[in-house]
Amino acid sequence: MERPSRLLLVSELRVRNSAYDVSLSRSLLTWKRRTSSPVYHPFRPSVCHSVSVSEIISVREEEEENGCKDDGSWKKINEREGKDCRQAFTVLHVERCPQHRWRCAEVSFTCPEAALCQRWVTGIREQLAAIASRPKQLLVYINPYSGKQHGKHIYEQKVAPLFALAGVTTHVIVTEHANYARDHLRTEAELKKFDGVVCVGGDGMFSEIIHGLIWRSQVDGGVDPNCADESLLPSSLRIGIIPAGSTDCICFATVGSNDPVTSALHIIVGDSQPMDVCSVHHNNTFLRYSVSLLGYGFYGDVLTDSERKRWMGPARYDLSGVKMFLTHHYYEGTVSYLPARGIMGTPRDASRCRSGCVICQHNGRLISKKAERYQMDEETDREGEGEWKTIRGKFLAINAASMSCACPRSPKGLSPAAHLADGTTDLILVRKCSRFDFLRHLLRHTSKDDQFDLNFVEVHRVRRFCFTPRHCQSDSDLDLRENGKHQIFGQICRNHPACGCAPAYSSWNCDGEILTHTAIDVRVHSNLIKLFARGIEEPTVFDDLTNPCAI
Ligand SMILES: Nc1ncnc2c1ncn2[C@@H]1O[C@H](COP(=O)(O)OP(=O)(O)OP(=O)(O)O)[C@@H](O)[C@H]1O
Repeated sequence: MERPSRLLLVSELRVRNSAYDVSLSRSLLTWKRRTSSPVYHPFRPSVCHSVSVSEIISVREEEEENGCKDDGSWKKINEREGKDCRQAFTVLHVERCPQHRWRCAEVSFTCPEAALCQRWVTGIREQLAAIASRPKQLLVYINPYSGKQHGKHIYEQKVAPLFALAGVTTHVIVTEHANYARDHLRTEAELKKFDGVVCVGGDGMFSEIIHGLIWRSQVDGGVDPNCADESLLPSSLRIGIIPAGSTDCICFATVGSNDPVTSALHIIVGDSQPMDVCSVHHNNTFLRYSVSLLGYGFYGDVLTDSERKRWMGPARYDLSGVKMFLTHHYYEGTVSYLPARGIMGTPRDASRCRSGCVICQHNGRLISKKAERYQMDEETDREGEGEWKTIRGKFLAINAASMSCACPRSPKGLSPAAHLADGTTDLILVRKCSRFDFLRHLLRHTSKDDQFDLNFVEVHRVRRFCFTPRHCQSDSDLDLRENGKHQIFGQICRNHPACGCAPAYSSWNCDGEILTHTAIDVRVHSNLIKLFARGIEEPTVFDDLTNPCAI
């Protein structure tokens, strides 16, 4: 909390006809109702309010009709039978609502004279202009076919008016086909003109944006994206997500709600949430980037099956889930992984990744120190990284969760203690077990019980891992054509359960996209991208201490 000496402006102003002591510091705008009686009343409702300057959206002058400006947009203020020629200004600011939602609220202050009103408006605007993290120019991509095809409407009705209020200018592109935004970012987009990229759509659209931006950063920086051992260069542009898809898990995990207005406000105030990205390679050929879930076996099969039922809409995931549970396929293969050493936190502790997460900050620093040492002495770090571990077996599911993967349908997520930016991913291995046991494991994702506390489930926090399916251990170059043959064979068997022949391969579900190879090499790149978000906020008992009126 700042001292009174740091106050920039202090005046007696009126709010809804009551007198308030209003003050502005570099961090807070505070208004406290004047009381006629100095006696303390414990049951009198709170008369002191404050808003963080960083959460002020804009300030607007309000004048009387016969004031100096008459452009029709000025609000008439009728006070004391119109005798007073007072002037007023309105502060638009973030207001917190239940379930992590934000709204734009406003409060109007009436000043005794025009000059004072001007001083306040200028003072607040100067503070807002000094916030360097706020975006001024944004490149916006809208997928008109996301979710219920409301992307354009959501942007125009809910988001664009807020950007206009905050003085954020935009260049809007409505995508014409799949991968339009990715290819535009890779080649054409004049990125230097922008402070960030906004995607209006679902997780698939977000994936397009990160693929375009990360690729562009590597090519501009002379890094070969096909080389699995190269450290990737972070992108300088932050990404904002306006949720408009049928799956908006990334938005939910980084903001705490799937609400376009909340996301727009996080973008306007210039929030920043770093995020790890996994690169997925096959034989030193780049396949895809992943930020949430890489799943082989159960989750791969559910996605493959649901893609054939697209016409059903979101209900296809439930149907395919039930079908794949009953099918109960397991897959043989070898998983090798590099455990994350010396870090804070484990996949089974009670910590949750929240706004300002200390685990992400601690581990992020540790990993960047290691990366610096690696650049100075490659050999030293290779030894320091620790030893690879190898597990062979039959698995119902192999999942790598780079975030909790919580969503409105599964509030706990696949790995509740996974972190957005700690430089690791949680590798979850579900070995072959009975249907009943697998159901117990699945049900624990929605209950209080620990889904990892079962003897056929293990979880490891790792920095890198490789998977090789059994039948391609000697020939790791299983290509798409070959894979396709097995898939077709597998498909015949699935459709004819009587033959009892299980398919040899599943597919990898990479953030909702099916990978073209099963033998993969996955590496976590710590803090590779930044979002216009702040993680999920958790109100604490100490929150009130930031309010000077509470002390
Ligand atoms: N103009 C377009 N026409 C067709 N497809 C597009 C277009 N723009 C983007 N796409 C693709 O649409 C896919 C789905 O988009 P998005 O994730 O925004 O919506 P969604 O409703 O959440 O998707 P899903 O139904 O797959 O969950 C993305 O993979 C993206 O590449």
